[in-house]
Amino acid sequence: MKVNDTILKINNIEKNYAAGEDSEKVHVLNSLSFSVKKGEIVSIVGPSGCGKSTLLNIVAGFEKTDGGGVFYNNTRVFGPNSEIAVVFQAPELFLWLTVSENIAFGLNIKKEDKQVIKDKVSDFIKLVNLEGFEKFYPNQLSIGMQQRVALARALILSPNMLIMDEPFSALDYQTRIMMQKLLLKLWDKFKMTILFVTHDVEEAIFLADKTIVLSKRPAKIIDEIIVPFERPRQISIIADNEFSKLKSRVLGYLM
Ligand SMILES: Nc1ncnc2c1ncn2[C@@H]1O[C@H](COP(=O)(O)OP(=O)(O)OP(=O)(O)O)[C@@H](O)[C@H]1O
Repeated sequence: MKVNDTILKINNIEKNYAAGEDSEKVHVLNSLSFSVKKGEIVSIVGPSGCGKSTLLNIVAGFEKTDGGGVFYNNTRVFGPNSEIAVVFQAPELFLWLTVSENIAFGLNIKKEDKQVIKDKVSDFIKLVNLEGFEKFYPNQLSIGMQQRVALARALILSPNMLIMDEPFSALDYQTRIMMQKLLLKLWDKFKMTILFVTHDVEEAIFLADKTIVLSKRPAKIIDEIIVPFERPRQISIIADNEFSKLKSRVLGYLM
């Protein structure tokens, strides 16, 4: 597959939920279509409850559609795929495992060679700046550090695609900026495709090549914005005039 080839195609997907016994169905996704290129970073914003997490869960293969389809590398998605990793808002680490053991988890399941695992874990600990914390347990770490463990645990398996559902929303402003910079550093190294949901419009634009704006439920796409800034990006671009215009454009839909 060439760089810039389409890796993900969302084709007219529909999703309804039964709100409860005998009650009417809730129409969540309304004929949603878009595509993501290999190595692209795509952000999704939209009003609370419009169906963003539902969309990510469908792409990750955790939920089924009621119409249309999701195609990953031209193959219909019917369930989870080991090439797609998911990072949630809460780091969801294994509380009884240390930082190193959490990061090694997937490689241990795959029964990789012990020395390979040790070396890879050591590399990833360095990449996410957690040297010195190898033997700590999750509850001895800040949420930002836990999220770095979650990122390392996901990326050590070399996924082609990373799906992130509001990954930094529980963090304070400074930590969030630090995590955004870390994510871009990791993307620069691995060039994985990233699809992420955020409520933070600045984050949506700063990180992404393309920002998709969803309407209120049932969600349909109301804008697809190509973010023109070159990479590597510095956080100072948020003061740029062009950046402010894009931010106003997105906020205009959400306010
Ligand atoms: N498993 C489920 N069963 C029934 N309804 C559900 C289920 N999951 C989500 N919903 C409903 O679907 C709608 C969309 O939910 P979803 O979590 O996808 O929205 P969201 O855009 O991610 O919200 P937020 O921005 O607040 O996180 C909501 O009305 C929610 O109540």
